[in-house]
Amino acid sequence: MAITSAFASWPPYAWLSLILVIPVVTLLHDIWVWMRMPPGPTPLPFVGNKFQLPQKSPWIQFQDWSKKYGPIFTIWIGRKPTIVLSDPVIAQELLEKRSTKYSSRPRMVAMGEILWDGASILVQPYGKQWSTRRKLLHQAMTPKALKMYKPAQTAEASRLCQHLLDRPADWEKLLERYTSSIVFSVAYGHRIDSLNAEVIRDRFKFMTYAASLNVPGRYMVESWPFLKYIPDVLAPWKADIKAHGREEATANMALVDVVRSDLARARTRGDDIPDSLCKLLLELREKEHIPLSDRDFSYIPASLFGAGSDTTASTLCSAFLALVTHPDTLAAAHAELDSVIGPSRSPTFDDEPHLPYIRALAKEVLRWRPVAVLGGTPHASTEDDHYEGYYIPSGTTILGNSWAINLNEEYYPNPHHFDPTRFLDSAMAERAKNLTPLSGRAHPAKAGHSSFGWGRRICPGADLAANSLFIALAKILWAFDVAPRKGVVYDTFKYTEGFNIRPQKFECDITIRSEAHREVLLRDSKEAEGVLEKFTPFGE
Ligand code: HEM
Repeated sequence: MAITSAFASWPPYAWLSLILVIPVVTLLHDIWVWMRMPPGPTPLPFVGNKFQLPQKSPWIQFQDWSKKYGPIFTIWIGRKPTIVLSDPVIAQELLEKRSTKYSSRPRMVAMGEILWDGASILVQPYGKQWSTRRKLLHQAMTPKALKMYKPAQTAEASRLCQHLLDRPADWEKLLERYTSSIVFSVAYGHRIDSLNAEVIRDRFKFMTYAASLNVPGRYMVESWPFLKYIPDVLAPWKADIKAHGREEATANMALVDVVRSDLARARTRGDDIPDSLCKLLLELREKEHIPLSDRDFSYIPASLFGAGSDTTASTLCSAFLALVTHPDTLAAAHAELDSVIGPSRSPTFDDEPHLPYIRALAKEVLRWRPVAVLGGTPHASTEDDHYEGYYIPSGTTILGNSWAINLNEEYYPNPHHFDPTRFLDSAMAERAKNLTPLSGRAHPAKAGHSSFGWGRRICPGADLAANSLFIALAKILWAFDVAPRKGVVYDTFKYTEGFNIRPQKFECDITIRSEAHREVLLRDSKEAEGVLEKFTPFGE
């Protein structure tokens, strides 16, 4: 009471000074931080670089800025600093060597906290909750588990070729069906025969809604997180997000129930169901305590679709664009496949060690047009740090600009030229010996590119994705000519916008290479039916 009356007795000039002091102190604090952080385009007070950020393809502007400000620079989104990395060595030094400090995610209140209530691994902060989920996910991605998925991946790749034979003009949708079916088989032991399957339509609906929440400036709660505690009746926007969250959670739990019933039925019959992440987790849960509610548990297999289907399909779309714009690579791939495999059978995973050019081609696509163009979900730091004399405060968002990193000519001379030979074992070994700047230094990552991210948050599905890419490309290239269509002008920079990118729609000619190849494909697709029989499809 005494304090209130003391304030009330303040003269107007004292009030005015107080109102001015708060923003001035805040601004001085921001300037102090800004001066010590890596350089970058000059921000405006309180709004940061908002007016300099491009509406489209920010990765290209970021690459230009890296040439002006250096391979580590800062941009400000409002009062929040974001560091953008454009060199693989710096990305490795911060995100991998100092991973205890750089493995969190920036707070995404509307999407991560209100919609998903902290259940999704993709945006979860670094800590116990995240590591519990990550360990469970890893159990389904061990080398042994990956081997178990190969027959289904091979069968799906044969089915993809059969579909391309029948409906070549639909190639993009056919690639999407292929990757969706693999992800659903791995997650739940059920295949996808059509993109019109209800589960797929649901997944796309959930993903579109989640992405719509993540538009900068759309929700004040991102700047003022305390607003998430306003009761739902007073905040219809929040009630709406929560209703969508409940719908998604119900759908995720229903998918787990499908596998639970599959298991129960198989036990009564005395047979088995296909191995899947969900089956493995349910069996584990019977043996040991998993500290997750049913709802949180259901988000683990569900996360696979959002993270793994579109990314793999988009990479295959980029491969088609690379093939039609670089015909010499198609010729080189055909030469290898003809000499190692011949026309009387199609390639399998057993042939992988003998198909170095196809393996290299899959890697070069990941480098040439990285689908997760800004490194996927950003990292965030959880401790203050210093790097090369610069200050990086705790809570900084870190973006690995995969576009700038993978197309950095210090590591990849003539970077926009699609050239699989960069990834032949001999070329990689040679580069590792000759560290000559500006003529191809060795990239520090074992894979030779950074398209799967870094450190503790590195993509857990990378090997599964690499297998899906290899077997699809090996079989498609073995069977078909993928050629430019007469009169079409191709632009290798014409890509979609967004979190994950893919080439904008284009047409090309996909034709079977010979009658012998066609016969083999027909035989393969019969065999594939036998393998996929166990993976009953989700219906339309
Ligand atoms: C070509 C295909 C793929 C690409 C390019 C890709 C790329 C990425 C990238 C860049 C990240 C962020 C890494 C980081 O924060 O440093 C990521 C995260 C993730 N990916 Fe993938 N991914 C692909 C396929 C898959 C597949 C097939 C799965 C699952 C089966 C998957 C599951 C995940 C998950 C669960 C995360 C989040 C990990 C975490 O936050 O701890 N991805 N991916």
